[in-house]
Amino acid sequence: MTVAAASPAPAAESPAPVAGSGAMIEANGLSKFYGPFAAVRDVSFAVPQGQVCAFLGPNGAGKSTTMRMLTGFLAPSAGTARVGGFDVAEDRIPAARTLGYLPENGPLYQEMSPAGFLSYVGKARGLAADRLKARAEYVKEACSLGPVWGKPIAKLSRGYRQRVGMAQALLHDPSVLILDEPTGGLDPNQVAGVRELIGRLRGEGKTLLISTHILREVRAVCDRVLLISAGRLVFDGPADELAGSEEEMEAKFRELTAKPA
Ligand SMILES: Nc1ncnc2c1ncn2[C@@H]1O[C@H](COP(=O)(O)OP(=O)(O)OP(=O)(O)O)[C@@H](O)[C@H]1O
Repeated sequence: MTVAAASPAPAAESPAPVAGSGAMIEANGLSKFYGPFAAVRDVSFAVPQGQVCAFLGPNGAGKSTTMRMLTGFLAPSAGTARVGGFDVAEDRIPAARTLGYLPENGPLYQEMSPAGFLSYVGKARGLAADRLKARAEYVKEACSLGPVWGKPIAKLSRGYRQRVGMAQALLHDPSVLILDEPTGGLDPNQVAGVRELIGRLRGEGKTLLISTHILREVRAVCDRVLLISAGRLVFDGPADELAGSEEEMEAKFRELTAKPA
C-alpha cells in the first residue's frame, strides 16, 4: 500500500551526504527466509548516484521481497540495506527522506482524489505548505494527472492509478527511486509515458532501481541490469552485455533463470 511509503517520517529537510562506498542504493548480503524457504538469498549490489538500474527476474524470483527490504518495509533475515548511505533499519527517517518507493500494488485510499491523496501524503511526510503546493504541481504535470486530479481514485483506470503511485513516490523530491513494476498492466502508450518520465528523472540525476518484465524497456532506459532467479543474483552488468538484440536478451534471460532439471 502506497501510503506506507509516507509513514516513516517527516521530510522537511534534505538528508546529510552519502557516506561509505558512495553508493545510493546498497544491498549487503540480503536474505529473506519464510520457514525453510529462501525467498532471497545473499543478494549484494551497489547502485551509484545517477544510475538507472533494471531489476529483472521471473515471477516469484524475489524482486518485490528484495525491494521491500531495500526500502525498510520488510526486515531481512540476514544482511543490511542502505539508501543514500543510511541504514534503512537504523536510520529510518533520513533514509525515508532520500527514498521514493512505488510498491507493487499501487495507491489505495480509493475514496480520495489524487489531489487529496497527495496532500495527505505530503503532510504525513512533513512537507511545508508552500513546498507541498509546488511539489504537487510538479507531480501533477510530470505524471500527467491533470485530467483526473479531482476524481476519486476508485474511478481511475489502472494506468492513472499507477501514475498516482508514481506521483506519491516523487512528491518529496527524493534522490533515490525504487519502483516495483511501474509498467505492470499498462498499455503501450502508458508504457511510453513511464519511459519518458524515467528519462526525465535520469536527467534530474536521480538514482533508480526499477523492476519490470518488459525487456524492451530495459534496453531503452536502463544503464545496468540485475537479474535475480530463485532468490539469487545471477547477472549484474550492462544491458548490452546481457545480449545484443531483444531476442538474444530473451534467450539469455531464459538461460540464466532456467530451473535445474
Ligand atoms: N509472506 C510470505 N510468506 C511466504 N512466502 C512468501 C511471502 N512473501 C513472498 N513469498 C514468496 O517469496 C518468493 C519471492 O516473492 P516475490 O514477490 O519477491 O517475487 P517477485 O520476483 O517480486 O515476483 P513477481 O514478479 O511475480 O512480482 C515467492 O515464491 C513468494 O511466493
